Amino acid sequence: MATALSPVDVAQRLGAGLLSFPVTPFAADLAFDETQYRSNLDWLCGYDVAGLFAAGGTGEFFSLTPAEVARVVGVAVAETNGRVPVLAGAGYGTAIACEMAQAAEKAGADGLLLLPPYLVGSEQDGLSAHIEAVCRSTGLGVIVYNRDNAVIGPDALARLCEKLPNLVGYKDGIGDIELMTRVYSRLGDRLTYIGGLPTAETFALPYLEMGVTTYSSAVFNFVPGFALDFYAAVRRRDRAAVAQGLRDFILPLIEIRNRRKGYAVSIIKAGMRVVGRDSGPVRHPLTDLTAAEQAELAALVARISPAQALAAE
Ligand SMILES: O=C([O-])C(=O)C[C@H](O)[C@@H](O)C(=O)[O-]
Repeated sequence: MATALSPVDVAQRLGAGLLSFPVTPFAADLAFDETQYRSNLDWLCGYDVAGLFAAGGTGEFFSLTPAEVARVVGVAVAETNGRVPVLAGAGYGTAIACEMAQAAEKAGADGLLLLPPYLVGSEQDGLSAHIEAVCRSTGLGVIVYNRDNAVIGPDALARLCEKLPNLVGYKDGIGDIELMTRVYSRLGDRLTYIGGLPTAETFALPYLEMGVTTYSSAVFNFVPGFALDFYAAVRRRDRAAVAQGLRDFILPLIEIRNRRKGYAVSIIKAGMRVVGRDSGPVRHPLTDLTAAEQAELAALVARISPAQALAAE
């Protein structure tokens, strides 16, 4: 977007709307398909979202090289052209994450999503030092993604927030209600909170009650109208509409997603094929849905009707 928005402005803006996590399209030979990516982003920019996270988890960050991440982010900045703030994935070890942060800043991103360090578990002081180094390497706002091997607790997070003004967000992919409650009680409005469990719609309404005002919607990739209607229902605390969206679409989708490891991402790429936006296969070690599973997904999408799936433009 390359605006003069401060890290805090970006974070506040993110907290006030739904967040898009676009898939990264690949050609049959698994090379990045820039043309399809641009087309997808241009289409999604017609919908009202608060931020677009290029090369996030759904964007197969883990299978991209650092050079590819920089390219994907640069393309996202160019294609969105100020229509929506662009946040970039960064991660792996501290040195690589700092390089990625700097590359994203150079590419014109508006902020960063710091994914967990590669593979190792860590104690709070080590994880804090990692987060601090990344924050200090960039002027961009940083959202820390708590997930798997990287869980920063309220005490360490509070210490980091005191010294790092550009630590602006906390994305939760853990689903520990006590932890989330402790973090929000401790830090309140100091941070923007993002729900980031797989298929985040599932948890959106209860999370709202814990101070988590937004979430990363992977299904927004292929049913953007449904995703925005669902988000609006969550924000107005319309329990009946949320329950219907869960019953009609999200919970049956999760049933397919749960069949094989890695399907949280694969099912989104299958969804792209269903709506005529084929964004290619997933990269290994992920595997694509079978033809039969994709047909099940297509039936689900048909059930919420094209109007409901794609409306709200
Ligand atoms: O980095 C990411 O792609 C995610 O945060 C994961 C998804 O967007 C997740 O929230 C989901 O599946 O809805």
